[in-house]
Amino acid sequence: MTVPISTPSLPVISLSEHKTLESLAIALYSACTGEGFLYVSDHGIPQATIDEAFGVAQDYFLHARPEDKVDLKENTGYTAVRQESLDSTRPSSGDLKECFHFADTHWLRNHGQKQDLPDSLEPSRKKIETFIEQINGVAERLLQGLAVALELPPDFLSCQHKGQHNRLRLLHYPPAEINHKDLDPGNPDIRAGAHTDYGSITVLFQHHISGLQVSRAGAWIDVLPREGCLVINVGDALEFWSGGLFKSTLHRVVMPRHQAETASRYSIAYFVQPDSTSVLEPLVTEAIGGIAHLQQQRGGVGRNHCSKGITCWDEEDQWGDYVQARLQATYPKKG
Ligand SMILES: O=C(O)CCC(=O)C(=O)O
Ligand SMILES: [Fe+2]
Repeated sequence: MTVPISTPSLPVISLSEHKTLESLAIALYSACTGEGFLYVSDHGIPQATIDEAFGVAQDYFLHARPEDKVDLKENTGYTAVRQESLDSTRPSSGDLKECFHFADTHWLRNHGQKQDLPDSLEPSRKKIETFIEQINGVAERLLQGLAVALELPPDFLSCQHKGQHNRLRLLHYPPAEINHKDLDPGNPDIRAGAHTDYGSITVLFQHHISGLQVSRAGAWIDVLPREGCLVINVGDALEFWSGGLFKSTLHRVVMPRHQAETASRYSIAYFVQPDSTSVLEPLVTEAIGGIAHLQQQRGGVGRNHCSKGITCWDEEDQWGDYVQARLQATYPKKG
């Protein structure tokens, strides 16, 4: 069943309504301990900037020549259709999507670096930089609110997110028929396989076309594009830091179910990810509910992460190791 556009399937938090971090923290606490997915309205990113970014994506994916589709190092550059399988727990012919990844321009500038771009994207460098700057502003406020929600100093999380691993991902899901013929009938095709995100939070911009779903109590719930809203979701790092209190929830993008979904689908995700050396140890104090209690309830945080398609990792592991393991699991077709 599709939830009508007027009924949000997730909590909606208006950033301008929450004048203090404490008030924002209360709202975020409720959303992140519940679904781990929420809409954010009144975020302050101008619609014109968002439209420009979608314009860049559409232009690139429509006109890119082979030399514009360069797969660069450190998870930047181009990923081809079927190259990535986000659901690493089952055999797959690869997701029916293509992507282009930008590193965080702010971090690069601070380190005297510049991302090499294919010729077709070079003229859009400034637009993308402006967009990333705007998203970083929203992310910073959310990380502060989340830190306060975990009874940590407000800048505790933002200090560990200097942008080294932040990535802006332009996504294009090519057109497909409602009665799409799977490449391998044993493994039905999917636009994006069920997965959790690896980092702390993801800021997602959906264009007009639906298909994103979030797992809720064994069912899949549509997360429809909502005018003026971003979608925010918790990733594995934040789930881990919060001792399992905040949920990094499975989500996926399904194949077209009706005529409107058969067109190209565009979305833009910004992955806010910890710096390489951030140690992923649970930080939640007893006051918030007690990690020991949560670990008991959920069979241990470590075991929880094993179910996400990676081998067990220690509580002392650094973020850099974790993200490498996840990328290796989801890019089987990378040379
Ligand atoms: O395209 C979307 O709506 C979601 C994409 C996503 O979940 C991802 O790239 O991690
Ligand atoms: Fe995702």
